[in-house]
Amino acid sequence: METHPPIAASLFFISAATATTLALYSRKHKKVAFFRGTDMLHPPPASSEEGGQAPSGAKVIKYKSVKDSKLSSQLSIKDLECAHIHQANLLEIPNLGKTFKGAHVQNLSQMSGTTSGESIAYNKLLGHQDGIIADIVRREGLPPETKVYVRAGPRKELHFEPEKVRAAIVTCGGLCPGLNNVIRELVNSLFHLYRAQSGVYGIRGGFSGFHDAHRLPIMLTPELVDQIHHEGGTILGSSRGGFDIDKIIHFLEEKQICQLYIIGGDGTHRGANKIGEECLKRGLNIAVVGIPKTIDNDVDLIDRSFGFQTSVEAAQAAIRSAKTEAICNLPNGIGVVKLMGRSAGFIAVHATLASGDVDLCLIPEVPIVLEGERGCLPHLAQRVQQKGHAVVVVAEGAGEELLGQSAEKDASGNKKLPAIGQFLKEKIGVYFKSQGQPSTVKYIDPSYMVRSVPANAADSIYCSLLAQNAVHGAMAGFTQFTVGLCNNRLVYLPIPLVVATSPRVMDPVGRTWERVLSVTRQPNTAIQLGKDKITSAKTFL
Ligand SMILES: Nc1ncnc2c1ncn2[C@@H]1O[C@H](COP(=O)(O)OP(=O)(O)O)[C@@H](O)[C@H]1O
Ligand SMILES: O=P(O)(O)OC[C@H]1O[C@](O)(COP(=O)(O)O)[C@@H](O)[C@@H]1O
Repeated sequence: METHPPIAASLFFISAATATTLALYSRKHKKVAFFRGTDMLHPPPASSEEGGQAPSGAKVIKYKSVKDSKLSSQLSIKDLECAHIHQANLLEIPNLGKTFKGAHVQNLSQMSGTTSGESIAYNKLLGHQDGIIADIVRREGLPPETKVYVRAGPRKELHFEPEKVRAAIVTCGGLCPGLNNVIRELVNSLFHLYRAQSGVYGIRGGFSGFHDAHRLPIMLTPELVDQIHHEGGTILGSSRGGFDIDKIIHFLEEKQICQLYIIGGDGTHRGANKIGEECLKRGLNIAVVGIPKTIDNDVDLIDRSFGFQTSVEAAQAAIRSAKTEAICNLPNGIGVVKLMGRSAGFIAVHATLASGDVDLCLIPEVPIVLEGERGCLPHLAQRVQQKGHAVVVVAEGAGEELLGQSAEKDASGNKKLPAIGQFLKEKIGVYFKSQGQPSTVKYIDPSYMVRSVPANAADSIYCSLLAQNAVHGAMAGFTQFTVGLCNNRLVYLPIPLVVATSPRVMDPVGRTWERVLSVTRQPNTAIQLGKDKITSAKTFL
């Protein structure tokens, strides 16, 4: 594998104080777009007066440098020493070009720039020196080095000859809003951005679709996928279990697939990793690409997984209903909502923070204490006394310390979870009775309703970006990578790195949980955790 020298710190380093000040300045005065968001223009370095080299015929946009602004004299700027980065280590993505003879074709966008359909140059092609700094938080005492992720996007040269590309797409694990958006954009990118013409196989029903004679693949075309993003679920179907490496490789070889797109969560990525390794071991020139999917948001390293925000939004309806039931069912109405989240409480926490109506939030990362000084039941009684009603949100994986671990597993090996929602409902009723108080507890389990809906606008855009960049990466010959937002930029991450620390969990002694406590005013039971558990939970962040 080719190694690059550590990327010069100067390329990436900007004093945090300066960056913040300049960003505030630019937002206020709308003159200089300092940050380069996914939808923002990218100015040249501050020393330059004008935009960089524009493709011929393109309009040259002039940027005004902040340094030249009269206002700069009014800004207080200081060098933040602890933000100096002396070494930036790029996490490289394996490239098939190192092992196999590539096509070395120039990468032109096949989006028609004209009615005659001629190809056009990309506005920006990415190279060896394009990275995104991983560790953007700087404070005293941190090492002066950082990981750098490979920035996602089109490369100058293609490893595969586009018209010969034969691809396959598979969706695995539980449903997630946006699956159809990703499938649609993968197909459109292959057909329209690259004019891949040798067929895109849609594998049906997850990994087992590679070898199930009763579920043959379908051929995906832009026409077929045109409207699918308006529906939840996946047109390909999904499943748990069914991973058989030999049969998968046999399919890939038999159908001469050279790009495999695998959409799924941490379990799926473990499978993708094995497929990628096996392809290399067997000398197969196949790009294996992951696209992280899970409403649980527990795939590590990325800012968020697609579908997560839609699910949090869908959960709001359940919380609102719980509140209405609690308010209207007198006396002492309590609404309990159980949300998904097998090992991480991200959905429950974000739904709680978004709602503002929740009085108690329970997640797997923080132990449930029923009674006593830090008990959730006395807390609920107090809230009911104050407001006349209360709302509880509980993540499905919470309370293992009370209910015990189930030995039962699903086909993928995920443990089945005990019925925490019903358990809580009963305990609340019994507790109020023991206090000589009546109560009406209404239990809502929106369950699959939060994950079977179509993606919202934000997730739809995210899905498109993920899919397009997955295709750009595969076409350039990258393999065994997954694509995601890191620090709000799209990057390619080595799959082994992602699966090493996934599923991630919430930090029980972090600021997000602190925000939950401030909203619900519930007692903090995170302090019940032993020091070891807190430390290990922190390492996931
Ligand atoms: N360690 C693993 N190796 C190979 N395949 C795996 C592994 N873990 C899970 N899988 C497969 O990945 C698919 C999805 O996994 P699952 O855990 O159900 O969902 P998710 O990918 O969303 O976490 C299943 O078909 C399962 O068999
Ligand atoms: O009942 P199912 O389909 O197995 O799914 C339940 C699980 O799926 C999820 O929604 C997502 O899990 P995955 O990301 O592993 O697919 C979990 O929150 C939940 O525990």
